[in-house]
Amino acid sequence: MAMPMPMPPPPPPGGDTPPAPMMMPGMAMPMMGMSFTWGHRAVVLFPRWPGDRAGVGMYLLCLLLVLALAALVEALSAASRGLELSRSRGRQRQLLAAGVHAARMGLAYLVMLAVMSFNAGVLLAAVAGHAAGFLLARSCLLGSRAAAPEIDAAGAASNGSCRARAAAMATLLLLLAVAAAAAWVWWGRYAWRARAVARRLAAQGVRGPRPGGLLRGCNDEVRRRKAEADGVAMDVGDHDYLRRIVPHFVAWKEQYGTPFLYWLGPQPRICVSDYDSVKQILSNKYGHFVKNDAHPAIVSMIGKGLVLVEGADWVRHRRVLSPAFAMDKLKVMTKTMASCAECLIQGWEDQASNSKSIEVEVEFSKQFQDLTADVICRTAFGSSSEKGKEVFHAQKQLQAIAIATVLNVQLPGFKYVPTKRNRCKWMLENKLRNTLMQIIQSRITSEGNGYGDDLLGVMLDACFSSEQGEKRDELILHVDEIIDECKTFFFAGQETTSHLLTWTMFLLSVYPEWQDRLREEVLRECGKENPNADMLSKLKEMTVVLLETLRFYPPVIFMLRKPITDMQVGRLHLPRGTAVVIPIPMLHRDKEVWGDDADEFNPLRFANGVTRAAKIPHAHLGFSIGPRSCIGQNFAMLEAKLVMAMILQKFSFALSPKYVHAPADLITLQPKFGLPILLKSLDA
Ligand code: HEM
Repeated sequence: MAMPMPMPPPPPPGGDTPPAPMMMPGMAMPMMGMSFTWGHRAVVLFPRWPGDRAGVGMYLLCLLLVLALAALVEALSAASRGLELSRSRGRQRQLLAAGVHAARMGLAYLVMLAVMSFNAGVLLAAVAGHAAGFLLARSCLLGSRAAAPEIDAAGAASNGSCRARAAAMATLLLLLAVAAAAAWVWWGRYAWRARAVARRLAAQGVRGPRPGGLLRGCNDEVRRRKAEADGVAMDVGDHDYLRRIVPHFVAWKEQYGTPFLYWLGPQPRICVSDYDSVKQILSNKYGHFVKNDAHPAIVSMIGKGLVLVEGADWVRHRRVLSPAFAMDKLKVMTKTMASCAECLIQGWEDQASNSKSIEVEVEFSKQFQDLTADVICRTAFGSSSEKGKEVFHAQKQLQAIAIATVLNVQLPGFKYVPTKRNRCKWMLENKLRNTLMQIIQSRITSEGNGYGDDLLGVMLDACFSSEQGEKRDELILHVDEIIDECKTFFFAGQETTSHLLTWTMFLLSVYPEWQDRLREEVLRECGKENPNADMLSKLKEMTVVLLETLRFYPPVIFMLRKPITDMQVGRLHLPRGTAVVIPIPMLHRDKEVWGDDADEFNPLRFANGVTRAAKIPHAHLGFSIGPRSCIGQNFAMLEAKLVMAMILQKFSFALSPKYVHAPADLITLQPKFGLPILLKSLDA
């Protein structure tokens, strides 16, 4: 059992929580109060910035900005004074003076608006900025005037503007120095804490590769090993792909045992691959283990929706969204899923009838991505597939950015630097947001009672019914949260299910005897008509094949958590904040749990149910376990069963000779070079 160390446990999800702040739909933050408060949850100058979702780092950046603005007000004030003192009264000089004065007033108003966030830290930053600016700029300028009142007119003019420039320069330098010092202190504290964590773990006998430096960590080794293994073809019958997708993990486990400690830049991570610890971590109901801070590129791609929110927010989101995944709702969706699959299958049939050969080659990986995109679009968002395609296109490009940067060390504030990649990311984020807004807008303006009972309808109801006071606080969602949830569900609902389908097609091609068994079952239970939910529930062999596929090729490769307080996990005292990595494919091949045939494809191990397939009941982690397990698992299984059944009714299939077996870690587990399949119509 997970034992909290020194701190009392936080309230369980759904338990007693502090009273909810006053909220309005469309606002991501509580309404502004009229008395000063402490803490980093403030909204300053810009909507949702730094907001209740950003960390302390962003808040510090915000304070630095306020400090800089206040100091600049003083610098401009000094410059203005310098211009006043100048005896020259040319038109240009007057215009310049007016411009400087306008800029000073603009900045002064900005500082005032920032202080109106009623955050005490912001007030202090503003006062400190004014003081620093005054000290360097104003006092320097006025001091020199007082000391030399006798200087002549021309001298005063040039001296005044010269002093003003010097004062502005000095203020800028001061600000740079403050920024550098803040970054240094922040980074140093971070690194110091990380090393202290590593020392505590080392004292408990946890070993691992040496850290390679703050900015590099062991990235170089990870990158080198991955680059060597990446895309290397394997034998089609060889399913032991761990050395290809996580070569570093396999090597470190062999060298240091489990758990082992490794570094991602300044962050120590502990890789846990024994089931007892994993169960303790994932089943914890009291919120002691939260998701590790996601990489900014991943947040842009999937949004801060249900997958990433924590605490009371997670409880609220999960409560609002769960009804959309009730079995009776899913059953109704089967028809829509079938019509999406029909379009695709019709395309293959046309291709087959136009082809001279009895077989046609189809690249399934891409086709399944389009299909699952269409399904989630139509079932969850009731939206046109055109709009859905735009969303997926933007998410795919963001995914490419995430793949390229996910191993990079995150420097604080770097995501705000306008590099080429960041600008591209911002552009895609905007596009994604605009398209989602259009989808939401068209639902709001569509005629009919209510907003519908699909996922989008449920979310809009939770947003707008609250305006009329019909909702309790724990059932309210805000517009920004709906947009984030749309991103999450567009991605989660499409990417993973398409890989499940792809790997199932692959395995049924490699094991034709299982393909025949499933076809027999489908024809027996459903005949040749489109299966409905009741028919699908009778496909037992199909279920075991899908479960074994998820065990063999789990689309989600890693889960990351961190304890919010010191925790005892197994024999380990995990210090607060240590990132814990759970590698699903490695656990799914554990011979002590799954038996000696863990590396073999054997769907019959699930014949007596998923909890009896291994020596322990919670061994299958494809959809995770515990309170944060997949909300869409029934949706995914229903869709996968339906699509596979419809394909098996019409076609037999085999791997194309062009297929190259190279499972790859591209955020999710995918066949790196796609899945070309030879399809043969059963009626031919
Ligand atoms: C074969 C398909 C799928 C697989 C293998 C899968 C796997 C997973 C896993 C392993 C998690 C836990 C992640 C973690 O804790 O870090 C998860 C969570 C989640 N999945 Fe899925 N998923 C699939 C399909 C879907 C679908 C179709 C949807 C939505 C339509 C969905 C939505 C979600 C959401 C929202 C969460 C977060 C739940 C929470 O934290 O409360 N997934 N999924």
